[in-house]
Amino acid sequence: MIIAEELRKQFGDFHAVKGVSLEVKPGEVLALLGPNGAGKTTSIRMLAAILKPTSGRAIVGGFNVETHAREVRHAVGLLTEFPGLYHRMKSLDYLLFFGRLQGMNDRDCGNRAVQLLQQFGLWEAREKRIDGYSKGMKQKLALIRAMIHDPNILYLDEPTTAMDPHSARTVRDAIAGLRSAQRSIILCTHNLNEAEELADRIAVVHDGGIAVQGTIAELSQQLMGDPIWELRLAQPQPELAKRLANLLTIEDVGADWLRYRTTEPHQLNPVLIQRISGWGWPLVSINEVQRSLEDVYLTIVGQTHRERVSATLEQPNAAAVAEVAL
Ligand SMILES: Nc1ncnc2c1ncn2[C@@H]1O[C@H](COP(=O)(O)OP(=O)(O)OP(=O)(O)O)[C@@H](O)[C@H]1O
Repeated sequence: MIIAEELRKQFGDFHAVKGVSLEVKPGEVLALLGPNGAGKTTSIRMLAAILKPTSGRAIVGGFNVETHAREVRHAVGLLTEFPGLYHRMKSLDYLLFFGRLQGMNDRDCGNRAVQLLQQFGLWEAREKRIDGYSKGMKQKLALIRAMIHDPNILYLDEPTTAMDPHSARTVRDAIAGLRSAQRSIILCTHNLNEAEELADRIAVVHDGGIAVQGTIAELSQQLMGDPIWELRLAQPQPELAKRLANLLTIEDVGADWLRYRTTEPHQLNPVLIQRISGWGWPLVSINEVQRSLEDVYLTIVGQTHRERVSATLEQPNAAAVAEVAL
């Protein structure tokens, strides 16, 4: 379990993280999304007890990140964007080294290393030195390192960026498996399809804070209004909108289609179908218009960007005022 309350981090005068609060339960994947420099990695580093928060509190695996940093580091598996790999080593020696640091005995660690190297397709490369690995192979080895001690909590920063589609699938399946095994997982990614596939909840980090947090359905409803449905007829019907105006909140209409909003499709759609059939209009389909995580994300980031721009315009700085005065 991961709990963060109002975590903040300042580097000198710069506020990198400005009050992050979140909770991730066992068996849950939280995806942290957000533009470059938003504060995702800094938040993760505080939650992994490798960076001290300036203020706020975090409890990870039952331990406070400030007072029990060692226990937190043991409870956590961390995959960072730039993992420190010991390039002269071979993978098994490397994993044994990290297993020992986590207090594992060599036999258990060796067995687990073999199993993970096989699972991620690195077994054949076990005799190669790490500096002979490709980027994707190095990323897989770094992920295995994060998983070697079978931690209850995993922080995965961009876990599939360098990977070919087959390897990325193996990693996503592994993350889904960890979720089923009741691990708590924070996934930082710019790959929205990946977040959509794996995450139970999404938190969008923007300008050091969490702009919004929730399931994709909740965020979609909150930011983009009630779900939109679309009906399609077999032929154009000029009276389509007029005849249905008293039944539906119409969003948009064409010659043979119409879009409307409803939160109660179970009640509304049967009535709609009955009416249309009663008029003898052949109906092709009624479907909910799918809103992707990309739509939701761009709405959030676009909104916060517009808010920042308008705040700047409302409070022009001295130089801008001087320029206008000239
Ligand atoms: N050690 C540091 N000293 C000073 N500034 C830092 C330090 N670490 C991070 N920052 C700054 O904090 C901000 C947040 O960085 P962070 O790495 O958390 O962003 P991010 O959301 O993970 O970005 P990305 O998506 O590019 O990985 C950035 O402006 C970065 O330059």
